Amino acid sequence: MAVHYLHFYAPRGIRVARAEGQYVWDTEGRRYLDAHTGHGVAFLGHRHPRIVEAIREALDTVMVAPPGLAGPWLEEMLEALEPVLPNGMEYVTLLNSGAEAVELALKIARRVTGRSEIVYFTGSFHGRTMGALSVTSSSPLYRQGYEPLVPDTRRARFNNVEDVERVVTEQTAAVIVEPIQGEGGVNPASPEFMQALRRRCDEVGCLLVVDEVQTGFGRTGCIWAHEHYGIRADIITAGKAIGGGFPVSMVAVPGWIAEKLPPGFHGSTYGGNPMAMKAVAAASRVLVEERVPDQAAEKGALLKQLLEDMLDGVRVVRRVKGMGLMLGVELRLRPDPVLRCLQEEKRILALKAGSTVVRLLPPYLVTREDIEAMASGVRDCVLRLQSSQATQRAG
Ligand SMILES: Cc1ncc(COP(=O)(O)O)c(C=O)c1O
Repeated sequence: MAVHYLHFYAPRGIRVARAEGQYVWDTEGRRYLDAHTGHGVAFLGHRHPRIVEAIREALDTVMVAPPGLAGPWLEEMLEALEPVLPNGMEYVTLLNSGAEAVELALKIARRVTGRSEIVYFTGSFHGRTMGALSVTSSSPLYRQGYEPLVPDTRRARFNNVEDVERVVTEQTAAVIVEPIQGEGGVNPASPEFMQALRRRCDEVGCLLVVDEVQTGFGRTGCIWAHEHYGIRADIITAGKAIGGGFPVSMVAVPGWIAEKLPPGFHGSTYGGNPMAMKAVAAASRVLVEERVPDQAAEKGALLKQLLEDMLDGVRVVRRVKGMGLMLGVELRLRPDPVLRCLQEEKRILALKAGSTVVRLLPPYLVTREDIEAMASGVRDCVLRLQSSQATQRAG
C-alpha cells in the first residue's frame, strides 16, 4: 500500500535541501533568497547558530519533561523574556501553534469576564482550529463546510471606529485584533482604530486580545506591533518567530488575569517542553542583543522606499503597504504569476496575502544587496505581468 501525504498547501515546485541565514537551497543546488521564511517563522534566519546550540543542549540533556516537572530551562526562558515582554505582562505559557494560542486567549476571555461574545474583524486571520476559525474572516474558503462554528462571535469592519462603538458592548468578553493583518493582505490598523478599541474595551469591561503571531517579535520594527500604537493589550498571542524556527507559541497575560486561571484550566501535552523553552530563551536573547527590531525598522524602511520608487507609476500596482519587514505590494490582479516569476526567474521566495497582494516576510539579517534584489525582482516580475496582460488584451 502506498502512503500519500495529504497536502493542504499546493506544492511550490521545488524540493528544499537545506537552509541557512536568509537563504534556502533546493535539491538541484539552486540558492533562493527567502522572503517567505515559512510564513514568517524564520525571521531570525534559518538555523541561527545560537538557537541550534540551545536546542542541541536540550537534546543532549532532556527532550521530554512536562511543565509540571520543569527544570532550569524554565527560569532561563523567563529571564530571557523579561526585556522582551511589554510592561505588565508578567505571566506566559507556551503552546505549539498560533491557532492554539488563540484558542487559549478566547477561553481565558470567557473565563475571566463570565461573558461569551467575541468580536473580530473583516479581513482577520487567527488560525484554522474551530475557535480560531470562528474569528477568522480573511477568506470564506477557510470556513466553507465547517459551520456551525463556535457561537456568539460578532464581526465588525476593520479600521472602522463607528463599528467599534456599535459592536463592542457589555455583552462582549473580548475583541481580537491583528495590528497588521497578515493573511488578510498586509493591512495595518489605523492609530485611531487601535486607540478606539482600547478605549471601548475599557468602557465595557472586556479584554483586548492582540494577536501578534505574525507581527510580533520584532518583525514590524517594534518588538510587538501594538507598541507602534501606544496601546496596552490584555492578552498577547505570539508564535512563528518566537522559537527561531522551533514550533512553539505563547500567550502572555498580566497578573490580575493569571490569578483567575487555576491549574487544570487548560493544558497541552507538548506545551512548554524543554526544547521549546530553550529555543524561546535563545531567540529572545538574539532579539535583544542583535537589536533585531531596530534592524527590521531600518531595513524595512529601505525596502519599502525602494519598492515605492521602483513601482511608481506602474499601472497594475495599487500601493506598497506594511511596516518593518512585513510588507505587501497590492496589485490590481492576482499575484500568482509574480510569485512564480520571483521563484523561477529571480530565485526569491515570497508569498501571497489576501487575493491581490505579494507579501514579503524576509528575515532581519538581509543585506542591502538582498534588499535591492527583492525590490528589483518584484519590479521586473510585476512589469512582466503587466505586459503579458497588455498582450493578452491586444490578442
Ligand atoms: C495573526 C495570526 N494568528 C494566528 C495564526 C495561526 O498560526 P498557526 O498556523 O501557527 O496555527 C496565524 C498564521 O498565519 C496568524 O498569522
